[in-house]
Amino acid sequence: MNRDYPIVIEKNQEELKKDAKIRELWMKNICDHDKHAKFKTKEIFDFIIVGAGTAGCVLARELIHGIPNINILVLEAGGPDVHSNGLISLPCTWFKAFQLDDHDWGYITQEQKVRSRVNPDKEIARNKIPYPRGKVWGGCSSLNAMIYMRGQAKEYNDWAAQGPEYKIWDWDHCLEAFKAMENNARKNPDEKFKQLHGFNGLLHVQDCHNGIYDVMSGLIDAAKSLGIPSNEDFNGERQNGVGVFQFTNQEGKRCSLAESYLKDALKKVELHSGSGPYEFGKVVAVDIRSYAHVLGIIWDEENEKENIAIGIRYFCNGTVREAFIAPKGEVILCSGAINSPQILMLSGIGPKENLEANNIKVRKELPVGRNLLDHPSCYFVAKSDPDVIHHWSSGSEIGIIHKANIEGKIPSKEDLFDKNPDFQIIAMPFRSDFMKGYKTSGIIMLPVLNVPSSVGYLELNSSNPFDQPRIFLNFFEKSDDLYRMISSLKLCREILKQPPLSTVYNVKEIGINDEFGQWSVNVDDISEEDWEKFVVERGTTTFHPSGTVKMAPESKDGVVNHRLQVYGTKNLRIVDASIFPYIPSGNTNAPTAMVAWKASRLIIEDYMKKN
Ligand SMILES: Cc1cc2nc3c(=O)[nH]c(=O)nc-3n(C[C@H](O)[C@H](O)[C@H](O)COP(=O)(O)OP(=O)(O)OC[C@H]3O[C@@H](n4cnc5c(N)ncnc54)[C@H](O)[C@@H]3O)c2cc1C
Repeated sequence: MNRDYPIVIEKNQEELKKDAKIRELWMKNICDHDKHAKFKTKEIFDFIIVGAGTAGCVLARELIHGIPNINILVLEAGGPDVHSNGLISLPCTWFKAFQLDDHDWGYITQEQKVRSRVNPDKEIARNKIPYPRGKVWGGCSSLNAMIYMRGQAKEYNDWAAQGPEYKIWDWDHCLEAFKAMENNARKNPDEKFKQLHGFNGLLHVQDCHNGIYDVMSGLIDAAKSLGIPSNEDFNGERQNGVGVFQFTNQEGKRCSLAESYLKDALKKVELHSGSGPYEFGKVVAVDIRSYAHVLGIIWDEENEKENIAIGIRYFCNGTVREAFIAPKGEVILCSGAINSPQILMLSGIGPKENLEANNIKVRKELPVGRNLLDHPSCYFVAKSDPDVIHHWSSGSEIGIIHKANIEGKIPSKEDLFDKNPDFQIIAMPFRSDFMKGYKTSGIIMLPVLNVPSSVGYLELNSSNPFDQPRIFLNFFEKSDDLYRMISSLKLCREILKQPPLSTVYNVKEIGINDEFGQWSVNVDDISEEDWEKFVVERGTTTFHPSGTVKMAPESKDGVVNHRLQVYGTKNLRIVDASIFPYIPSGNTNAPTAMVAWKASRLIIEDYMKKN
């Protein structure tokens, strides 16, 4: 059956006018209501967490269970994760989940130009690309591809090498956190696996629930025939090799951080009665407010020079509201790598030039929004014939992790055995009718540059908190990134030509569909110049933005210190993927959750000291 129905239906002028009229009536009602409301309650919480994404969910749960008698306000711009027709909870529909308009911030990156190495006089243009970010309970963990990966020990040791006080971020400390959070369902794990994994945490991790497709087993055999070693655990002692991913799934369903940590946090509710006859009691609980868009930080204006955060201003149900922190409390931004820097800049913390250009008073000049790190990727499809893909499994099934060649050649045997790989190839079966515009079934090969050297940035476009910041990814700006990507794509092409893919599954044409669904580029025999064009034009994101509020000494372009406190401010921390000083060489959900788990210990320690 041909299910070629339109995904987007354009509203006509008449409908838009009707919408505007209804909005007007709603606004009028709210304004009238506000005019008559003489009183407002001053809401006070011990902690205010901005964002119920990966980090916010973990932090809320760990704090409410870690400190007695506190209350926490979580402000989330999106809604609960249940209004998605099952698309969030089913792993096989993740490709649809991140295209749910209601649950996505809808960011678009800026255009860019990359200089050719073959022809240095020439620049290749990169178009704007969509940059999805979760706007829902669980944040991106509710929309992601669920691959469970932590990166390599070396990267965390680099975080720790920034100074003696950064030791708390070395691999041994981070591993302790990863294990504490993890509940791994691997059947019959060996001793090594047991040493490196956790089995009692809240974050469920499992092997592919329904096994993998035969054609994907064929892919593993083809990779091995080229000398790529096998790997049973990408979070084991070595990361390189070919194998099947583990996923943040519980019995075949998505295990987001909302599902695991936030929902556990919401279970804790205690009522402490007040001491005086007319005093209210204190509710000890996590109060999560959905559709609450944070506008900025409220500062203590009486001590202007000290930059003391005392609360948050947010927009909810048509009105601007305020919430404040108790004397020992803190404001914690967990709004992700795009929005945490945006909120900081809107509140006067950021690069002077960009803030002044947008008429924002500079409270503290810091390189907020710089150091935008991500894992660039690029993909092609191998047509398989006969059609061996009948339904969808978990999506991204197979990983091939290797070191790429800096000159763009197919990696050598030594590269494939190198213990410091820099590429992750994600391979998945693909069925034509799953995505609009695709008319090919087969295998998608998506090489991901795990250790990029190009760095991007973001800046405010205006002082309007509902406006998108301008995002410059700078992918492939450094030519070694471009050529390592070409090297990995060539390796993919080589693997696809091996038996049993070439024989049993008849994999032949390798290329891509154009925007109209027609088979366009065939990458079988293309020049270096065409490879450059292919990668720059088709290159995309793996959805791992991070680093924009860098944890580093202030003299080394840091925005937060080793305890994640913003330099030159009080009562303010950032806890999410934006604090990564260097991006881990793997998917970023587990590392972000780990950062939040460790941050909770630091916050608890500081809170107790204030006694
Ligand atoms: C499509 C996709 C696929 C991915 N695949 C994988 C994968 O397979 N494996 C993996 O490990 N990682 C994957 N990732 C990346 C991973 O999920 C993220 O790195 C991680 O979830 C980031 O967590 P965070 O807490 O930093 O931010 P987020 O999870 O984005 O949380 C930020 C939260 O803050 C809220 N917020 C932001 N601004 C405001 C505001 N002004 N007011 C109120 N609330 C606000 C947001 O709505 C959001 O809920 C993927 C991501 C995407 C988008």
